Amino acid sequence: MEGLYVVNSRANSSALFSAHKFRAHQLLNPIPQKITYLRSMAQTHMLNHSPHKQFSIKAQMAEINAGLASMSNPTISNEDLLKIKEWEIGILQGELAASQGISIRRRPPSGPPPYYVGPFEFHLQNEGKTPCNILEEIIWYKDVEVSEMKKRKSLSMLKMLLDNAPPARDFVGALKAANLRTGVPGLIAEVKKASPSRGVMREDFDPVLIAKAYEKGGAACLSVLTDEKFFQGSFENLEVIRNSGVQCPLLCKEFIIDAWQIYYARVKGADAILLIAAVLLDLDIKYMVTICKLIGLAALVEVHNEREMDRVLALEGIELVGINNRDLGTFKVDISNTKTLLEGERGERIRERGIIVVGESGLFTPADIAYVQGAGVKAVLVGESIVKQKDPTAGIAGLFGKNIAS
Ligand SMILES: O=C(O)c1ccccc1NCC(=O)[C@H](O)[C@H](O)COP(=O)(O)O
Repeated sequence: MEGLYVVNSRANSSALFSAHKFRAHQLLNPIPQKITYLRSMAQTHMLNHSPHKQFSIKAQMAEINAGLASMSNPTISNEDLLKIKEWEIGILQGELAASQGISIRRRPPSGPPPYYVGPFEFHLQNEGKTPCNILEEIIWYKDVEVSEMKKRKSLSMLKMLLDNAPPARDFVGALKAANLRTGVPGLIAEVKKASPSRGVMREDFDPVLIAKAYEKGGAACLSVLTDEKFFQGSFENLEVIRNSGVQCPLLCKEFIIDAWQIYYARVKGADAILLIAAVLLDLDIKYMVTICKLIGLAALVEVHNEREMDRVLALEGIELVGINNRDLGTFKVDISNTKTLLEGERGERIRERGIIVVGESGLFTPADIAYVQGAGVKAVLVGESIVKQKDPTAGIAGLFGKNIAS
């Protein structure tokens, strides 16, 4: 990478600083195919852009072509060639993300972006290295964490381990059955020790005891936080709950940015995974949902606003959509978000397609549950209000205002 850096050459220096990796396709497709695919995506996108934006895309395509031409240069090492390709893909990924309203950026791999004044290039101290909010901080950290995990266990190793994983259970079916049985939304009860917004919620945290208490209280499914740094969760918690005899299907509550994590979750016993639309491109979601179907996982696709909901509804094969009432950037919780996103035509399309909607975050009382049920949810995802209770089983009855255990 360093060897490619040429001061004042716009193409090469932006190659150095814009090399966000395009992860969703890294695992399964050879790189040249990805470039071809993304080129065609960029060209399609141009049809929908303003003349100014089209000019910017054209300029970037020219940079890509220049980069490709330089690949025949025998003085460039294979490692550098790979980085050029990552840069090319990164440029297009950034364009696509912006065009889809995704504000969460992927971690800049080697420092802040350059600024240009005429032919001169400037670098601002720290600029571009500071995440803009907690979600971006989590994603940048996850990026490094997943790269390290992949070094220890390759995708092909994970694929071999799939055969020995405990069988996947029907997450969506369990939610539907609970909703029919109880007349209230099926409960996904969250095994959550801590969170960035609330700090530690339970000092005496025993994941298996909590999981069993939830199951006894009538939870249809469980959500297990696996992120260590920000939520004090772990994949060990997921595994130990799976092996404890708890029958509820398990959602691996992780920040997924790479298909590798989906295989890892399945190997550790997950029955469902979370895909966050604020982080993932449409293409990533589509691709990851396809992988989930291939290996028997349910995908809970999470949205927070109308734009994300519309993006997700434009995709085929979506069975489960979560509406998060918490803005993951600001932590602001507002349960009316669920109602807003289910109003009018969106609600109709969801009903027509038989999509199960999960109301997520900030649900504390029977009135809250009745409110989101009235808005159209068939399931709820609840953490804080039940995990904080001395007896989480009783906490569930308190949340619903009745006993929902069978
Ligand atoms: O909970 C947070 O502080 C948080 C911060 C950044 C990203 C995600 C975060 N939470 C994930 C969730 O949305 C909740 O764990 C889940 O919906 C349950 O919410 P609650 O019932 O309010 O604990």
